[in-house]
Amino acid sequence: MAQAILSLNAGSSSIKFAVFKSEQQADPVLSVAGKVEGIGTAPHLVARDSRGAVLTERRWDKGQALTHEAFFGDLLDWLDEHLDGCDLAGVGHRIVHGGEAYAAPVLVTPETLAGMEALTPLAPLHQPHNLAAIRAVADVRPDLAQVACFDTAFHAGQPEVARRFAIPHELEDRGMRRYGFHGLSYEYIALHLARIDPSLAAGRVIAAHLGNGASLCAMQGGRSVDTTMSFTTLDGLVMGTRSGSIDPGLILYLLLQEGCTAESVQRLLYERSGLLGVSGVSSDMRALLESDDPRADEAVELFAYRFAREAGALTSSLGGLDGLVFTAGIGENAPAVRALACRRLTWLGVVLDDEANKRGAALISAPGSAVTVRVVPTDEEQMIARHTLHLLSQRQETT
Ligand SMILES: Nc1ncnc2c1ncn2[C@@H]1O[C@H](COP(=O)(O)OP(=O)(O)O)[C@@H](O)[C@H]1O
Ligand SMILES: CC(=O)OP(=O)(O)O
Ligand SMILES: [Mg+2]
Repeated sequence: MAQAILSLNAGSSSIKFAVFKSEQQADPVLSVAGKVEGIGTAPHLVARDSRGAVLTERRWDKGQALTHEAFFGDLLDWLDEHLDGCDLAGVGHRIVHGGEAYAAPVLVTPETLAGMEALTPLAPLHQPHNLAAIRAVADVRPDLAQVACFDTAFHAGQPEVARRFAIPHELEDRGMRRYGFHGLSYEYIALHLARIDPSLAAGRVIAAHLGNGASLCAMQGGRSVDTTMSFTTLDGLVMGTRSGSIDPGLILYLLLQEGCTAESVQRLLYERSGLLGVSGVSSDMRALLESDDPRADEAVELFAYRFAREAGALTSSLGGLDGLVFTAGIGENAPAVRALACRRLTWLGVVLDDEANKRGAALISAPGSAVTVRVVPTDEEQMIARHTLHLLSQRQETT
């Protein structure tokens, strides 16, 4: 009988889910995909079948609480009716931080859950929601196998020099090092690129995951060699509400001279900075592109400037650049931002085909461009399903 896997990508205000079916050893095939947005405000759920047709849609009234527990209970009941007799073999989760302990997916047990819990301070916007999803599923279906897939894992093989901060060794021995995130997305991009453009995949590529969180990953032959996020999801690019790289001296100044509390600095850097902080308008790129407020333009310019600056740094880590791949909400859907970002990389030989870029084609560089530029829609849920199936099948073999 075909097996089904539920992939969960639980964020602060949204939960993405997808069900994949798998026949023996074959790649998992999407069966249902959905998203709940506005948890905590006015929740809205849409689920579609593999062809994009709406299967169910539901809105909750403003103020009508939708807890993770209630949502997952309802979701699993609803899925039972939509699995066409398939057996739900397990649930796979995107867990943002795996720290030093988890460089590969693991089965959720009380011990591994406690290990993930300990990493919450390093990903305060994500880890609590990721773990709430695990607990909610365990409450309603305690016998269902759950697998944790880590955003940090893809970067675990980076050269040592890319993983170090210039701080004393004893701090590094306590786990204070560069980890990197968006790894499930980058792993998907690397595998997809190997299928559609193997010679490019074998070369030096920067993948740009530009969503609400944003980062770049330098890949050589499909492996991560450097990335812009590091110990936490704050480092690197300008993001929706996160600052990206800033001088650590600024944090000391806020704490020591301005009398700010550590908690208020944490809120400032994670929730009140980035596109939202600079524009004063929104954290949402679409809203900024539509706005005629000059500060919205300033935020978009800064986003593109810092993109190019970090891309220059990663080009140095790679010793040159053959390809650039855009992905995630902004990377896949905002040609104006791709154009601004690429214009700043003209010195590297990046030349866009403007018409292909506007159209959102898969290949958007001009024929003479020294760097091949592509747009690849990411699929973190597919990657979660593959890892989950793999781990569960290994487990079956050993029992
Ligand atoms: N058509 C579009 N034009 C510009 N920006 C877009 C468009 N569609 C989505 N985005 C932007 O993508 C970002 C969200 O990306 P997404 O990858 O969905 O985020 P996350 O998964 O991290 O919540 C938002 O800034 C949103 O405005
Ligand atoms: C790691 C991270 O920043 O994730 P997201 O883009 O989903 O916020
Ligand atoms: Mg995301």
